[in-house]
Amino acid sequence: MLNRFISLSPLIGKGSRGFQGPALLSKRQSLLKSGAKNKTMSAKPFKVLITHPEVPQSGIDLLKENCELVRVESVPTNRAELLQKIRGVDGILWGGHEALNAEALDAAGPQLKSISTMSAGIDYVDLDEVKRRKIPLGHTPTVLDNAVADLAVGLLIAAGRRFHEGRKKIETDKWENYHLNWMLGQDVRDSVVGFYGFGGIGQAIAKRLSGFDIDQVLYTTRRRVAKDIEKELNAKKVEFDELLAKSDFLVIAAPLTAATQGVFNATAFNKMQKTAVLINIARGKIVNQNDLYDALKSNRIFAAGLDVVDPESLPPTSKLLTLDNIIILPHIGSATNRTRSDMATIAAHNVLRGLAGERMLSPAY
Ligand SMILES: O=CC(=O)O
Repeated sequence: MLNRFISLSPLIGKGSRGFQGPALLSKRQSLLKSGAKNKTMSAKPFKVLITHPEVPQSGIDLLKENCELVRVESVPTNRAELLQKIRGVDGILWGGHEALNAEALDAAGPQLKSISTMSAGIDYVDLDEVKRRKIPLGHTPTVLDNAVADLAVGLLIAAGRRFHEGRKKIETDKWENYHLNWMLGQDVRDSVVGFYGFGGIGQAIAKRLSGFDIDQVLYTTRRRVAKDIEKELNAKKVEFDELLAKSDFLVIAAPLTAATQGVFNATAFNKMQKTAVLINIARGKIVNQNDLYDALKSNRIFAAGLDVVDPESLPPTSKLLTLDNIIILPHIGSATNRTRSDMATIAAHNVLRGLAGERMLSPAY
C-alpha cells in the first residue's frame, strides 16, 4: 500500500544506484531536472523531520507532497530541540553534520524507517547503530562531485602558485619582483597528480586537470577503478608509498575511516618530494595536522591547500594560520547554490524511497 502512494520508481528508475563516476553524471542530471510529480494524497501517511531550517526548498517541496513535516528551527542545531522533535517520526532528512547516533535513534523510536543525510561523508553517523536497527540510510555523493572538484583545482593552483603568500607580500609591502626568482611556484603542466581515494570526486578532479596537460594520474584505493575510467583519465593504481614518492600534487579524496585517520603523518611527509603540494578536500582528520605544520614549516614539502581541517571550526589561533605556504578554506567544497539544492533533492528522494520500502537512490550501506 505504501508503495502505491509514494513509489518513485517511475521517476528515477527502479533499482537505480547512486552515481558511480563521471560516466553516469548525465543520468543523475536528468533525474534532478525531472522533479517529482507524485500523486497528491489527501492524508499524509508519514511524518518526516527536517533537522535543519536551511534545507533548500527543492527537498522540502518533494517531501511535503506526501509527508507531514516537522522542522528543527535552530541554527546551529539545538540538540534538545532536535531530540524533542525527532520523537515518533517515520523519516528524517538529516540536514547538518551533528551526531546521528544511538541517542537520536532512541529518541526517534522504533517506527523510524528512513534517513538520509545531506552530505557525501557520513563520519558523523554511527553507522553500526543504524545498521543494527536495519534503518535504511541514504547520503548525497555524486551531486557534489563537480563543485568539490572545481574547488580542489582552485586550491591546487592557489597552493602551488603561492596565492596566499603573494597576498601577504602585498599587505606587508614586500613586493620584490625585481628578483627574477621571486615567488616561483610549481607547474601543473607535465606534473604527476596523485589521488588518495579515487571515487567520483577524485575522478572529477582528474578530468578537469586533463585540460592542464598533466603527465599522469596515480591513485591509491582499496579497489581498482574500471579500466575505461583509468584509460580516460590516464590513471594508474599504485601502492601508497609510490603515490607519496611520485606525486607532484597529492590530493586527498578519501572518506574518513579508522583506516584513513592520520595516514598523512610525518612518516608519509618524509616520503614525499620537497616540491610536492598536498591538497585535502576530504576530511581534516586524515592528516596529522601537527606533522603537517612541521613539514610545511621546515619546507619538507612545498605547500598545502586545505578545505578541511581538524577541528572545524579551526581556532583563529591555530599555528597553521601562521604559515605562508598553506591556503585554508572553511570547508566550502559543496557550497554552491545549485549543488546545495541538488543535495536536498537527492536526500528527499532517499527519504521517500526508504519510506516506500524501495532501494534508496544513494544508499550509504
Ligand atoms: O564534506 C561534505 C560532504 O561530505 O558532503
